[in-house]
Amino acid sequence: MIKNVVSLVTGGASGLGRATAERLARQGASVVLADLPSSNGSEVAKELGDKVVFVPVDVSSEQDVTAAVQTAKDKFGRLDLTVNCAGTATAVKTYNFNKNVAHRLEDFQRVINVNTVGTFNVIRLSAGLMGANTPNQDGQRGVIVNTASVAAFDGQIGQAAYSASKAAVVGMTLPIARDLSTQGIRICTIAPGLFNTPMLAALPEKVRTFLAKSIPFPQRLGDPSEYAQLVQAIYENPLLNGETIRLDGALRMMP
Ligand SMILES: NC(=O)C1=CN([C@@H]2O[C@H](COP(=O)(O)OP(=O)(O)OC[C@H]3O[C@@H](n4cnc5c(N)ncnc54)[C@H](O)[C@@H]3O)[C@@H](O)[C@H]2O)C=CC1
Ligand SMILES: C[C@H](CCC(=O)O)[C@H]1CC[C@H]2[C@@H]3C(=O)C[C@@H]4C[C@H](O)CC[C@]4(C)[C@H]3CC[C@]12C
Repeated sequence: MIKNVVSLVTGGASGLGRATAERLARQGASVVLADLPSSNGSEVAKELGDKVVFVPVDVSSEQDVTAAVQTAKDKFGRLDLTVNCAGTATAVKTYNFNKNVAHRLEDFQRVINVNTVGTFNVIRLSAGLMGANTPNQDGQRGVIVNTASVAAFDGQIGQAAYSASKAAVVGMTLPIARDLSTQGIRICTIAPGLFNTPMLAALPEKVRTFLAKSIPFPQRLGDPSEYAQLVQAIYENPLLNGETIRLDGALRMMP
């Protein structure tokens, strides 16, 4: 069912987005791979074949995302699937009482701007092009998959900005499913636990091993291909809509 699908994957140059672009391309889908101009998206797109095209995009920019959606239309004629993986994180306490400094407002705003505003920006502009599709026999015109985090539910110390940004993605999922239902566009959110990606590689090996051991089963970091597998399952199951799915091996993060 993925063959011939036209997709847009944000954050496609790395980690979960890259694994998704890889899986889609391997099965014959066309992919607009959107990532920051500073990313290695261009090299990744070349590696994945001639049905993958890189567009330099900051997801929080209306102009950039409009260009990415337009590329899907110009190069591939339509848009069937959008996967929002672009994201950023910060680890800062609300107030550092040792140094007497408050969390910088700019840091909080930056994380919200990329993770929440950026995700919504991509959804709203993708929906416009998907709405022009000819519906399938079920009336479906397109599917959108977002990426939240288990931090939306079990945010840890230092994650006020990140958790708030991801909880907002969870919160927008149902109302958007309702908004877009008239056009037959479905939307779901995946809330990943701990995945072995460059974002997590920033942590020392000892910490990653410790984190992996805190997962009930399986006691290991998720492989990005397992995230991509769920994206495909969401695309292929017409009844999945308006829902957030935890993909975390039953992990509940401690404070
Ligand atoms: N790795 C993990 O364990 C978890 C990851 N997540 C979420 O999954 C998503 C993907 O994360 P990873 O693949 O692990 O991270 P990653 O750091 O490997 O990839 C993120 C990609 O997003 C891109 N990006 C960042 N800001 C952007 C912007 N403004 N516009 C366009 N692209 C931008 C980066 O250039 C990068 O290629 C993120 O939203 C992250 O918050 C959630 C829970 C756990
Ligand atoms: C290693 C990063 C800190 C580098 C720095 O000092 O700036 C971490 C900053 C944010 C972390 C992520 C985060 O808070 C969101 C997820 C929360 C989950 O509970 C764990 C995985 C996270 C992706 C986590 C990974 C480490 C950081 C990127």
